[in-house]
Amino acid sequence: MNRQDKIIIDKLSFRYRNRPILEDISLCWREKQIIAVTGPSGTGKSTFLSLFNRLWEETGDGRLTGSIQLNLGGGLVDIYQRQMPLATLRRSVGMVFQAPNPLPMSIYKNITFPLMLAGRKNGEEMTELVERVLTQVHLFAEVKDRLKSDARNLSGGQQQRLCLARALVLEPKILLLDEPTSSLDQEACRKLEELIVELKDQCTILLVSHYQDQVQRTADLVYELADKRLRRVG
Ligand SMILES: Nc1ncnc2c1ncn2[C@@H]1O[C@H](COP(=O)(O)OP(=O)(O)OP(=O)(O)O)[C@@H](O)[C@H]1O
Repeated sequence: MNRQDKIIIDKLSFRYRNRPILEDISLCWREKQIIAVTGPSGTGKSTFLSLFNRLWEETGDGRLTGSIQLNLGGGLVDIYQRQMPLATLRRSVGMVFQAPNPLPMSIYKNITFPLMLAGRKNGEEMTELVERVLTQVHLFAEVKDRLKSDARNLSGGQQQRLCLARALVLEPKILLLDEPTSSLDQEACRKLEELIVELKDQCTILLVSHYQDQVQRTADLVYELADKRLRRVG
């Protein structure tokens, strides 16, 4: 394995104020696999995910030591180095949350919005990309006649696939999935699981899930987060 094809976590510790959440975690993962994190509620699984796109910096009074190195296209970089632009990081590290969170705009614009933010404005290219990612998440056939309608009118499962498409349109290197199926019914849940497995050809997936059966069906590596440590359990 090439050193560039890895994710390297080195002596990572994290605390909110005086409360340690993660302690001295060192791991090295190959890219393009599904890595699941399970564990009891409140142990820090969502926090762990938020270290990869530095989302915790927006919300909490946290403190991190150690490093996370990712290959964002030009070789391994420490994402906490000072010169790392957050916008670059967040374009390469996509995220889908527990509850679907479509933007209050049309289905089409939900996909093009991140592209516009990234400075891509070519209309024809956009239309092709919209069709491509919606097809990839198996949603295009269901919505192709109403791309201009409000995304919030889609069903929960459709909204979650749309959110996944919105993350995928920027071709992320890493996808963070935080309990992505917990608000879905069984059928929508299985569809999304199949999709997650398909996506590992394209990017590395960090999946937080408390569904043991889901983790068994989808993940290549399984960790349990307990007592501030990640322990490999599968
Ligand atoms: N912004 C924050 N500021 C301070 N403490 C926080 C913040 N976010 C989370 N915490 C605390 O950190 C701990 C870990 O929370 P986190 O949400 O990461 O756990 P989790 O394992 O994902 O939980 P669950 O399975 O219930 O979603 C919790 O005790 C929580 O109260």
